[in-house]
Amino acid sequence: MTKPLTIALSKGRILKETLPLLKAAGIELLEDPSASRKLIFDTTRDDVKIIIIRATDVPPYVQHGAADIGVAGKDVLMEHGADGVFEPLDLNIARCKLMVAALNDAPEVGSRLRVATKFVNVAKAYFAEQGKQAEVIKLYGAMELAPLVGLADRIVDIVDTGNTLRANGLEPTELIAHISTRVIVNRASMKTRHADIQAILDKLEAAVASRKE
Ligand SMILES: Nc1ncnc2c1ncn2[C@@H]1O[C@H](COP(=O)(O)OP(=O)(O)OP(=O)(O)O)[C@@H](O)[C@H]1O
Ligand SMILES: O=P(O)(O)OC[C@H]1O[C@H](OP(=O)(O)OP(=O)(O)O)[C@H](O)[C@@H]1O
Repeated sequence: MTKPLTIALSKGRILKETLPLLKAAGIELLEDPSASRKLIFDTTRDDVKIIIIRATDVPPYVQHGAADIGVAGKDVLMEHGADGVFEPLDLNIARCKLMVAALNDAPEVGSRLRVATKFVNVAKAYFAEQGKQAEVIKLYGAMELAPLVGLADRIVDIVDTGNTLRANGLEPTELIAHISTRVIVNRASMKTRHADIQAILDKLEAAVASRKE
């Protein structure tokens, strides 16, 4: 038997919205992942396995071929670079924006901006493109705190409703990118397992389209 196709899913917020789309594409987990400590799951298809990992780990698994297909936010893909993987489908879920934010009515910073974020590569590229000097400080969460305690002049973070910014006396200042969840595919797998992968992509695309109606 050929090796099963492996699909890497991001745990957390995206997972809940991804599972119904996979189900509509004929792939269902045989076990509830929220009630299990397992990392690899069998599915209703003998030839498809699912691994559930941190969002930031999805690009390297797919890039190196440990997973054939992956599901991750565009923010994570932009930050990682995700070189050499295909991005054939937008699942249109977990929609949000990647933005620069500052304290309400924050003054312009003349010289070097201090920017706190977990999206270090995205932030560096963005401010370089704007021709602004920026010192980027890597954080792993609660970016909104940084300007409140004088760690940074700006943050780069995900914004959805804007509630987290407002609750902390911050406001969005610049849009970097619109974000949604994407399907990525390993380049070699796309060639060697094209028919299987394309069939899954087609069904997922149909599931996404029928959600919009
Ligand atoms: N408030 C939000 N509204 C909509 N989508 C969001 C929001 N926050 C994050 N996302 C999207 O969902 C993805 C997963 O978010 P989630 O909060 O589950 O993970 P995380 O906290 O970024 O990752 P980890 O827990 O591994 O550090 C993000 O990469 C982004 O694409
Ligand atoms: O504009 P809002 O609707 O308030 O959403 C934005 C918040 O959502 C995300 O955090 P999340 O809730 O995922 O928590 P986290 O910091 O643990 O990732 C993001 O990092 C923002 O803090």
